[in-house]
Amino acid sequence: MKVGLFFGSFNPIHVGHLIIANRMAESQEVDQVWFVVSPQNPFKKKKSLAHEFDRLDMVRLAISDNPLFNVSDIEFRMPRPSFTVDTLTYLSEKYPSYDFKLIVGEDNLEHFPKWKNYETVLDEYGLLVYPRPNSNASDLVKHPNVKFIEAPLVDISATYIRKSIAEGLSLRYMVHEEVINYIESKKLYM
Ligand SMILES: Nc1ncnc2c1ncn2[C@@H]1O[C@H](COP(=O)(O)OP(=O)(O)OP(=O)(O)O)[C@@H](O)[C@H]1O
Ligand SMILES: O=C(O)c1ccc[n+]([C@@H]2O[C@H](COP(=O)([O-])O)[C@@H](O)[C@H]2O)c1
Repeated sequence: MKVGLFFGSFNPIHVGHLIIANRMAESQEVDQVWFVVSPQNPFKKKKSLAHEFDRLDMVRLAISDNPLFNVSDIEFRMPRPSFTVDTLTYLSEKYPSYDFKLIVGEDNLEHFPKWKNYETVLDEYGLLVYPRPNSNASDLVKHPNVKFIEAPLVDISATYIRKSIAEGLSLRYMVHEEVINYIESKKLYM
């Protein structure tokens, strides 16, 4: 089985993530998409990061009606910060018959050569890249294991969602309704 691993902080999960995952799942590249919630991105500050269990619960709520989507909390039980290559190694050993690929937004390409053992990630797994507005050019676009997926640009980020909450704006249509209810009931990002 071909599995697209969608790593992210998902702080919180938004419609951009869901559109990307859906495009990937209906492409010939993968049979399923697994959302891997990262407790701590090595490059990001912890400021305004919701608790990992809340981020995991929100992903669960947002994807529950899609049989091609799955969620993983594997990085909760691994050393911090969350280095993707280590998780890939663990998952490949646990599921030897699965073919894993990484799903990333185009913005991640620019800094990808700074990731731990990025060449291993590229050579052994490969990247499926979803176009993202305002991404900077990267030489990696020419790499044979980097494949761009034809898809619409979605100009929504978790940063924008958090900013909207702080400004008292509605999240309607940008975030799954059950996730909106979760954020409100737990008073996240306020
Ligand atoms: N609108 C989008 N278009 C393309 N890729 C996206 C989009 N939103 C998120 N991604 C990708 O999804 C993955 C997880 O992203 P993440 O959870 O950090 O969301 P984010 O919206 O970028 O968050 P933040 O604004 O807090 O940095 C990354 O690979 C990121 O590039
Ligand atoms: O492995 C690395 O060196 C590495 C460096 C930066 C980011 N990552 C991972 O990339 C994923 C995307 O991060 P984020 O916070 O933009 O959603 C997340 O799972 C991070 O742990 C991984």
